[in-house]
Amino acid sequence: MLEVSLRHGFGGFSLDAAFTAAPEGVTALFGPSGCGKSTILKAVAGLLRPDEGRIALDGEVLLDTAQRVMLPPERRHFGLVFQEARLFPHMNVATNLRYGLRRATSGATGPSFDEVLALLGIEPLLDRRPARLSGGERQRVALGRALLMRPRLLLMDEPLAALDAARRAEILPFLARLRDVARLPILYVTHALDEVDALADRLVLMEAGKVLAAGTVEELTARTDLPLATRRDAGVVIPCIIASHEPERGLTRFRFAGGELLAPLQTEPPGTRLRLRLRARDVSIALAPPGDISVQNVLPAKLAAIAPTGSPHEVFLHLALGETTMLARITRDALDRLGLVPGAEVWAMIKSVTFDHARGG
Ligand SMILES: Nc1ncnc2c1ncn2[C@@H]1O[C@H](COP(=O)(O)OP(=O)(O)OP(=O)(O)O)[C@@H](O)[C@H]1O
Repeated sequence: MLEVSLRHGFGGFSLDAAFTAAPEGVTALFGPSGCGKSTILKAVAGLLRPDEGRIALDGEVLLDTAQRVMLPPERRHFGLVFQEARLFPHMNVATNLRYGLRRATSGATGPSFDEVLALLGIEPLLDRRPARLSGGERQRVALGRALLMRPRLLLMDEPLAALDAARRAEILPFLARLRDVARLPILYVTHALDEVDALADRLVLMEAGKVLAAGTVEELTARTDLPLATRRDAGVVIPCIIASHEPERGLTRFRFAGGELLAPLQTEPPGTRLRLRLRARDVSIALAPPGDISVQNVLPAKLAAIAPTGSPHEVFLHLALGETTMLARITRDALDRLGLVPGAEVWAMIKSVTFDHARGG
C-alpha cells in the first residue's frame, strides 16, 4: 500500500493532502486544473521536496521530513509516464525499450520484453524513430519503457492529455490491459472523467490543494455532496458482468448486484466484466411498471433518500436496487406530483447506459 501525507506551499497555493493507494490497480487523482495533482505526483516521484510530509510504500519510508529522510528518485524504483512521451529521439523504439530493461530494478519480476510488446501492440514499431510515430504510438512505447524498468509503482501524469479524441480512444484499452496485467499500484493524474470511468479503481478527489473525498469509484460516484454530482454526466458507475447476448434483438444482457440490464449488443464474450455509467439524468421514475414504452430497462427500486442538486427545481433520488445505489435526477415538480418520500417502492426507468473498457475477465 502507498501512504501519502503532504504539506507544501508555493506563494499563493497551499497543498495539504493525505490518502492511500491500494497495492494493485489504479488510484486516480482527479480534480480541476491547479488543484495540486501534479505537485503530489512530483513529491511521490521524489522530484519535489515538500515542506512537510511522509510517503511510504509497503511500509518502507521513502520520505519523512520529520526524520530528514528523502530517498532520491532513482532509489524509489518508480516508473513515470508524462503527457509527452519523452523518448530518446535518436534511438529507435527497440533501443528506447531496451533502455528501460537495462534500468530494471534488480531482482524485480515483471512482464518480459516480448510480453510488453504484445501487451501494448508495439512489435510493428520496433525499427522506427519516435519522430515517425503517432502521439498514441509514442505513449504506448513510453508505457512499455516504464513497465520494462520493473517499477514498484507507476506514476502517470495526464498521459492522454496531449492526444486527440481518436488517439485517446485507441490507447485507453491498452492502459486498461496494462492495469490488469502489471499487478502494480498505479497513481494516475487526470481531469478527464472518461479516463476515471475506464481505468480507476479508486478515486482521490481534489480541490484547491485539499482532498475532498477518497474511495472506490463506485462509492464516490453514488454521492451527491461532491462536485462530481454537479456535472452533466453525473451518475453512478457500477460493476457488472456480461450474462448473455441476444444477437437477434441486437442486445446484450448484463448482470449487476441489483438486477439485470439490457444494452446494445457488445462484442466481448459472456463472463466479461465491465463497468457501466448510469447517468442520473437518464433515470426516470414511475410508481407502477409502465407498459408500452420504448425504454428497455425498468427495474424495481426503493427510494432511499432525496438530496439537493444545487438547482432549486431539481432533486437527486438515491435509489436502492439490491446492494446497488443508483441516482436519478428529476424535477421537484415530478417529486411532488408522484408524492415521493423516502421508503417508497418505485420503478426506475433507465434510458441509456455507457460503458468503459473490459476489466480483465
Ligand atoms: N514550481 C512551482 N512554483 C510555483 N508555483 C507552482 C509550482 N508548481 C506548481 N505551482 C502552483 O501550484 C498549484 C498546483 O499546481 P499543480 O501543477 O500541482 O496542479 P494540477 O492539479 O496538477 O493542475 P493541472 O491539471 O493544470 O496540471 C498551481 O496554482 C500552480 O500554479
